[in-house]
Amino acid sequence: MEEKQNVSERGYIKGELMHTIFVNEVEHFSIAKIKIIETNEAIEENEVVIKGYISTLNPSEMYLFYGEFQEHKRFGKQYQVEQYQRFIPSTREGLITYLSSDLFYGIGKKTAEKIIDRLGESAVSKILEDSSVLDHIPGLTKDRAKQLTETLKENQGFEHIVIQLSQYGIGLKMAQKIYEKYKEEALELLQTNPYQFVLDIEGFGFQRADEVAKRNNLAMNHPSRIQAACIYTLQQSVQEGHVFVPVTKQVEMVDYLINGKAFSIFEEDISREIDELNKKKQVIVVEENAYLPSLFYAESGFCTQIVRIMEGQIKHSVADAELLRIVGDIEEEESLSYGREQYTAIEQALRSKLMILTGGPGTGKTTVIKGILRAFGQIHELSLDPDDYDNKSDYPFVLTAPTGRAAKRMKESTGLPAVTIHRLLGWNGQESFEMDEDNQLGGKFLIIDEFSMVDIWLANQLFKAIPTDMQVLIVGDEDQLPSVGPGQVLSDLLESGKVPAVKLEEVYRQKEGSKIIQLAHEIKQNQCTIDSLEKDSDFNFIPCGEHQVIEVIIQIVERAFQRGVDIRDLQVLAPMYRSQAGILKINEEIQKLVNPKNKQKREMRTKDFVFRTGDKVIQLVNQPEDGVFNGDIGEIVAIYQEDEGQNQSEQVVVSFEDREVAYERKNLNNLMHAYCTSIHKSQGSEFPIVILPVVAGYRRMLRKNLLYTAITRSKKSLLLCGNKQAFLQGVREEDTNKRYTTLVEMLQEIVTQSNFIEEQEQNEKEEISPYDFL
Ligand SMILES: Nc1ncnc2c1ncn2[C@@H]1O[C@H](COP(=O)(O)OP(=O)(O)OP(=O)(O)O)[C@@H](O)[C@H]1O
Repeated sequence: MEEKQNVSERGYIKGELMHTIFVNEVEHFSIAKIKIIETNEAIEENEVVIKGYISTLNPSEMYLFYGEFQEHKRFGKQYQVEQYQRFIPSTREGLITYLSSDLFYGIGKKTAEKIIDRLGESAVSKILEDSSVLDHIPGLTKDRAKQLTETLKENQGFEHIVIQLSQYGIGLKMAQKIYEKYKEEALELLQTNPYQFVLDIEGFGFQRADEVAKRNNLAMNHPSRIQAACIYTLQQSVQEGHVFVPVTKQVEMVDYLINGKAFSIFEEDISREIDELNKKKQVIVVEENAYLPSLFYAESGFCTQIVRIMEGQIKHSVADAELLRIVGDIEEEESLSYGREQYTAIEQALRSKLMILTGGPGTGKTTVIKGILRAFGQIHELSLDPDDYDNKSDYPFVLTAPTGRAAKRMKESTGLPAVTIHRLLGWNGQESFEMDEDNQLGGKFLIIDEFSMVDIWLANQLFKAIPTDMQVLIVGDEDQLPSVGPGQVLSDLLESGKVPAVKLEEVYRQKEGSKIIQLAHEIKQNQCTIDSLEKDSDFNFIPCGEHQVIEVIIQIVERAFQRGVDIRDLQVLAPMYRSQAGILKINEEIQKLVNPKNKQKREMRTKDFVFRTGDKVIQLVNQPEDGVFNGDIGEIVAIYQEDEGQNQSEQVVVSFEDREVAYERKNLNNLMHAYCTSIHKSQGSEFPIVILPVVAGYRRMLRKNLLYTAITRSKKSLLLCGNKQAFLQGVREEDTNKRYTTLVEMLQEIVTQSNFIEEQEQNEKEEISPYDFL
């Protein structure tokens, strides 16, 4: 270990991170400013800008960078890093940092100091030789000592691999992932086929594999390289939301990715490798479209499930007159009169095995859902009250939504139980679900809200688990952003025209004087003008320059705060994380205002954030074992610092809607501050007050569906700030990046129109409906 750390004759800079200037996390490319501690390069300054394929650098650690200076036309002198590694210490200080790092659970700085005081600088080898040397170290319990020894032993193999991988510029985090997957075989694979990492290890980019392959003199036209490029380009397309890629386009993408000056790989070579992958079923090619297998099976499977459910019979169909009476009674009890399209929605939902209800905000989707539930209950003589059922599993109404907050809203608006789709399906946190075709859901009527957020994988999983005799209502707003995952299931179902659908267009809430809703509908109908941005009781657009926008946000938050607004009711939304007015910067500033540093408050620092008790935070990934999901917002209610001697590890405790979750330090990257969140993460949630900065710097993100989603998150008050022209330009910008999916064609090929749709079309032609008799 020591040898490898010695600084050789090669040009090097030993230094610490001052700040990161740019980072591409996928490709591990970074530009950063470094404080120089030691160097043999000709440089007089104490700091330098470095760039290269570098993983995230940790500010508390020292690194050795090998490379050479380059003169950049605009940015001047920069150090192009060819290779780098963490400087694993042999000094007392360095060893203390190492032993108290995240690698060793529960060892804090004080304990590490005591260990080194007792055992000296060869502490590690002494412990490995005989762990009893740790006995009687003050503050180190037996359990901790045992854990430390075990981790050191485990890390023997790991450390060796980390050092080898660092020769290729592979950072600790990535090395950890690689080690977990391949253990001792990692190095051999690295030398013989680094492209396997591209396929197996999330975030290991193709260029990085190329760098490794070049250094090991591997052939650039090797089939495993071309095949990895084929799968890699498909994976990249999936991240952009595509379900497949046309083979011709895939060949182009692969060609672009793999061809260099010194060698040429022909299109025929790429096509041949796609065929090979197809034979091995690692890629599925159907009609010149290339799919990753899981997506091909999800899309075709979902289509089959739709047909199965639509072909099921409705047990108890209701006569027109009976329906009119039932709906009339509900109207009387609710003191409202359903609009024509609302009535059609209720009627069709009750008569269809599967129906889609779509419409913008305030068009009465919730009102209609409530009407459908009550009417269904009456027709089938089923109580809506869960307490009337001895067994929970006998309850016939199943309400679900893709996010926790959307499910909660559903529960509040209907007064009935509602759960997330993941919980409904009994997701175990890996890839498997308890409910599937062999173990289907119980219940008679299923309502799925916020369906625009459901990707093709989840749609397939959910529909597999729906019994054929269950009636299903899909609810969603097609103008919102599509799902984060692949597919555009809601808009494809609508476009296919094969599933009965009712679109609500008349706005009811607007009648109560909501400018927010009016603006939403103007955006939807492409009628938004500068006049649409005039101030109103629930709306304002504060014009300001990009450099002032954070200041304006802070002023608004400060004023709201002074007026006693709860920070949980106020949400800043922005489209980008890293920019002058990006989410990270906004969060930092709001935290300073509403939850500043204070001796009374405990803190925990991570590489990116300072978490403090009282902070509003957002969960960034699904963590089903703890019942928290991507997008859930909570508050830090306690921070436990390491309390040596009492077996208390460092923990941050977050209180979410209905539970508290404790995060150990290693899981803290599942959280970030939530004073400002991304518009994408806000899907499915609503907030009383929304502040939305819109500046020219966000330009490449500003699209109609993004801005529409953002403004429809606000319920009572919407405050925009920034550049009105950038907003108007953005709402005119349709999202032209249409996703490649085959659902529409598949549905059109295999779904035969149900009698009901034909009947409905007939009715529409004659322009009569039962409602006309009311
Ligand atoms: N037919 C009606 N007559 C009178 N008021 C109605 C009618 N339909 C809906 N409303 C009222 O309009 C408002 C919006 O309705 P609702 O909440 O059902 O719409 P929504 O589409 O679910 O809206 P959002 O998506 O914004 O939650 C509510 O106050 C509701 O009571």
